[in-house]
Amino acid sequence: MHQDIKEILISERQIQEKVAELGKALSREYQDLNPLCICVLKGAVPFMADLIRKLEIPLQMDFMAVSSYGNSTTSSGVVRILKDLDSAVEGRHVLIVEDIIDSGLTLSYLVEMLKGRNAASVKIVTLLDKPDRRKVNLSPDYSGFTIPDEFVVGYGLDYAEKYRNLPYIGILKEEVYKS
Ligand SMILES: O=P(O)(O)OC[C@H]1O[C@H](OP(=O)(O)OP(=O)(O)O)[C@H](O)[C@@H]1O
Ligand code: HPA
Ligand SMILES: [Mg+2]
Repeated sequence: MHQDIKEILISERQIQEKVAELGKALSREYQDLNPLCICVLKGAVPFMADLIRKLEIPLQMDFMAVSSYGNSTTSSGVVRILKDLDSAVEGRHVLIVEDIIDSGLTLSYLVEMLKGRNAASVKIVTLLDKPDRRKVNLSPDYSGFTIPDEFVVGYGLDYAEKYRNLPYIGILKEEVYKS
C-alpha cells in the first residue's frame, strides 16, 4: 500500500467486479441506442477505459474538461468549459461517465447543458457517490459505491494531481493534506 494512504476503502478487485456489473446493466439499457459516452476529464479516465470494455454494444466516446472552481476556493456552481465535445449531441443518447459525485455542482451543470443541446436522453454513471456533501438535488442513474464523507484518491481521483494511478480507492492520511 502507498505510504500516504490510511486505508484501502475499495480494492482493485472490488472495483473490477463492480465495473463488470455496471457494464452488464448498461449493455442491456443501451443495446439499440448507440450511446455517446462522455468522459469528464481527468478523474474519470480509468473508469471510462475499463467500463467501455464491458459494454458489448456499439458506442462512441467523447471527452470534456470542465472547471467549477475558477480562481476561488469554493465552487461557484458556474462551470467553465475548458475542452468541449467533438461530437454533436442532438438526438443522441448521452451517458456521462464520472468518477465521483460530491457536491453535484459539476454534473448538474453538465446535464442541463447537454439537455439544452437537445440530447435524446442524458444519464449518469458514477463509480463513487458521496451523498453527504451534496449541494444540489442530483442523483446518478447508475452508481458503483456510496462512500462516506472522506477524501479519497486513486483509480483516477487525485489530491494535487497525485495518486491517480493507484489501482484501488484509498483514504488519504490527514497529515498529507494538512502539511
Ligand atoms: O460533485 P462535485 O463537487 O462537482 O465534484 C466532483 C468533480 O470533482 C472532481 O473533478 P476535478 O474538478 O477535481 O477535476 P479532475 O477530474 O481533473 O481531478 C471529480 O472528478 C468530479 O468531476
Ligand atoms: O474525495 C475526493 N477525492 C478526489 N477528488 C474529489 N473531488 C471531489 N471529491 C473528491
Ligand atoms: Mg480532482
